[in-house]
Amino acid sequence: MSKVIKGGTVVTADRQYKADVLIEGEKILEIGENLTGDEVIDASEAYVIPGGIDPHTHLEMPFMGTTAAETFESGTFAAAAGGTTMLVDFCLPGADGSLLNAIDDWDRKSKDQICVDISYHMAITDWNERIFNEMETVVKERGINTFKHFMAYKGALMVEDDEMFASFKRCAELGALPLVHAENGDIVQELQQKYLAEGVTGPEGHAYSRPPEVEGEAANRAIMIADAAGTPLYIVHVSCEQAHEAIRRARQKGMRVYGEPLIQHLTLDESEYFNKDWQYAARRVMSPPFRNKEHQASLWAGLAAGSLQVVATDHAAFDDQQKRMGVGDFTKIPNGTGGLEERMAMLWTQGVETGRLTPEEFVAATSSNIAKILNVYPMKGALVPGADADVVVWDPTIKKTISPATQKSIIDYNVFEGMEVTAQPRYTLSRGDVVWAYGQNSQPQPGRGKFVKRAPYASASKALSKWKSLNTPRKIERDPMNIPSGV
Ligand SMILES: NC(=O)NCCC(=O)O
Ligand SMILES: [Zn+2]
Ligand SMILES: [Zn+2]
Repeated sequence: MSKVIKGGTVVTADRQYKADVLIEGEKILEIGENLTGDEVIDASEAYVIPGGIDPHTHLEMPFMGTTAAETFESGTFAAAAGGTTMLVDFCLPGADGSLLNAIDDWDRKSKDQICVDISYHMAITDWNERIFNEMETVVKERGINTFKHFMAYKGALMVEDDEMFASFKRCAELGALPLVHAENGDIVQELQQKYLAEGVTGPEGHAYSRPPEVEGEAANRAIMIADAAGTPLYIVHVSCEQAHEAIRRARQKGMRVYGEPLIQHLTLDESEYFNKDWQYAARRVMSPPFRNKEHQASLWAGLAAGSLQVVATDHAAFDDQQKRMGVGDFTKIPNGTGGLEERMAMLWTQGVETGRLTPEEFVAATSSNIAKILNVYPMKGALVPGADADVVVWDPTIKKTISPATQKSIIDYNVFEGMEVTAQPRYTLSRGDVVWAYGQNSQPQPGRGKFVKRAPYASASKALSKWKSLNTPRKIERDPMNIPSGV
């Protein structure tokens, strides 16, 4: 049974052109003019783009004394409703510290629930021989080629510089890519105590205690450690000019450093934390916090210039009740906001509709670039024969006001509530199945999503280690006759 997406304009990261897309089973069979198939999907007046990939989610994550309320089912259905067909969730080791047990745990939670495809990043939250050994199995057998390091959340997830250096070196050996949450956790903790002592207990204290300098310092430090360890680096949720500047500088020096701004940081600013309504402000507490307009301008410029590559969400959705754990002490408000369902529409509306991004740059930032970084391109993130038929018919004529009443996320609010978006997925296809049709009462299809294994990186790691070994500092051989005798 074939499907043909007819009459649309295909947009890839490189170009746009009029063509039909023929799908056979789970794969794209052909792209061209006047194609026919058993079933026709109408794409007239619309764009046809690769399904979005959100590389940063925390579904059902145990964190800060609670568990993120968004489930694998509701989260992956919300993703499909927003045009995202693959997400990458962060797998956190539990009390026993085992990476392999953590993967089993995440599989148990996700397997029968997911409506679209997923993959995992593995978090390194400690350092010991067992972790060193398990990392090899994680990469070679479990198909996870990315390891996340938190430089913040002291006393919980944070790792020290020497642990990060050891883990980065291990990543280099295994052909894996290290990721960092870049914030100086020691200074954050000091600043949190300072503001609490001064009586600043509300959500604004969260923003005051995590200034851009704290992020910029950590980004620079992580880049230095990655360089010393001989590995590329991916910095998650880049929120400010200081961190962006560190990435730009590193890339100018020839380093492979990637930066991921979030749709929240691009479109919401720090004034949200000054709202008189505690609950309103607490809903927006996430790390790093939202910044001012100058930082937002820097992030938008980075996406256009190519110094930042990916737009994600860091979807970590806690409900109102959970946020109230921090009444009287902002350090206890569970950190995280949602955005899985809104990422593509918000980026289109505030990026493409304003001329800050081209449609091609939109595709690059929402799927193609991250597919390459994750080493799943062109199976994902591309519209070419042989690729997975993760395809979105993107309709730039559907206007919608974002509201919790109509969202698929199970959270009781939405940080983008009241904002208008000017495009929506008319259809979302995941490996050839229609998983979302706008206005047609689509229902979640839990269990149809698959786990996507990702092979270790061959070329970037090989090129970097070759370059490093050619340029490594070496002992200078000297004629013993030219060495004076010691005293
Ligand atoms: N970002 C955030 O506030 N919560 C999720 C955990 C993380 O990514 O730091
Ligand atoms: Zn983080
Ligand atoms: Zn995160």
